[in-house]
Amino acid sequence: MRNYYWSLRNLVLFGGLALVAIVTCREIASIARENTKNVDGILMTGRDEVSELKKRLQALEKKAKIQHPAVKFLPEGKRKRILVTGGAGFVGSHLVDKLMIQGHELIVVDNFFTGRKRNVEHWLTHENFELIHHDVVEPLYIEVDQIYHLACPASPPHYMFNPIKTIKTSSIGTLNMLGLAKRVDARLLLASTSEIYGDPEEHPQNENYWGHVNPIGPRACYDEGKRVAETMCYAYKKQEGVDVRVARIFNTYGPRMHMEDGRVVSNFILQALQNLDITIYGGGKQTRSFQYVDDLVDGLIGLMNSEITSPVNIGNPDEHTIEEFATIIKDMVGTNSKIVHHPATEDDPQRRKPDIEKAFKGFGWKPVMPLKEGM
Ligand SMILES: O=C(O)[C@H]1O[C@H](OP(=O)(O)OP(=O)(O)OC[C@H]2O[C@@H](n3ccc(=O)[nH]c3=O)[C@H](O)[C@@H]2O)[C@H](O)[C@@H](O)[C@@H]1O
Repeated sequence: MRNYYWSLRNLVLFGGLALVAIVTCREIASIARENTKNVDGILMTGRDEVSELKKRLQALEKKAKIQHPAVKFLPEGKRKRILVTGGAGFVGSHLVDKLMIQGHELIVVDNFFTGRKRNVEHWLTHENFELIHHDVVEPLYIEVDQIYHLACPASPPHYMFNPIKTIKTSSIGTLNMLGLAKRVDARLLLASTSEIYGDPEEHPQNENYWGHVNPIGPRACYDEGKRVAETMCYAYKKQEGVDVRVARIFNTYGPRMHMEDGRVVSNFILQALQNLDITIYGGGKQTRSFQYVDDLVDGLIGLMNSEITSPVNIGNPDEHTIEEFATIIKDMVGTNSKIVHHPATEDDPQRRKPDIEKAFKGFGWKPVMPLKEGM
């Protein structure tokens, strides 16, 4: 009897345990099923979100993708490594555009005093392009085949702003670039200026004219700076055999001129657009000959690749008085601006017109953009 009770008790105990085990297992299985469902759900949502993010990223990438202008492919032997100092400036950036499109590798050096990163931003991610924030008054150690040495403020208010710095840029800067040209056996083109003729007593100005410069006047930091830069080019050529080219650049205008450039073209256009007085400094009978920047760039590249080692004028001989020029701009803009006269600036050259026969005979260059079209 006692055994019978034991067996019954054990049976009830084991049965109960089995029942608890079955219920627990079913519970566990149901929780697991529920969890799997949840994990699947989370995974699905996650996947949707990731693919949504991917789509948005692709759309942003598409939007942000910088479209470089098309560049020509040049084989290794023809592709040059070219340094342009002042390459983020007004003239420099147009030169960079042209050389990049031709298929060369460009290194731009600029201290951004008057240059702007935005002038070359369309090249920043291009494999043939490199931008270096550097001041040419410090030496530079790179490997290049050609150097276009343009670095120097060119607008009178800019170069007079810090005359000592202007002198250092033209003298020490040019010395450094000639040193680099000598070390790596590169050809160097100096961007010189019509200002080396000063207030000329010969007209038009031919390259053989020695000029008429006030060595202690307010413009001297630029005029004499560029004159000594030319002198250094020929000293390096004679003593060290450096291959030099010297371009004497006359008045130039075009896109990317700084709004506060201070030169006559941008001043008059801005004044006319805002119906402000058009300010002629002095009597307005002084003359200038204006060339479009694309013409200048063609001239610089033509000279660099020519065999002419002596200085060459690059300018447009289409000469106008400043008064005529004010009227041309006033009429083109159709403004109500009045033409007013301010005192003349000191040592302002009274006549300027390039003789460009040498460039034409030497490498077939002449400007093609008429003034009204360029404006
Ligand atoms: O445009 C250039 O490429 C040249 O400009 C300047 O030479 P500059 O001829 O004195 O340039 P501007 O300041 O544009 O002056 C031209 C004439 O316009 C006059 N001007 C200028 C500005 C103005 O608001 N009103 C005005 O009558 C000046 O007095 C000057 O007679 C630079 O010094 C040169 O290196 C450079 O090559």
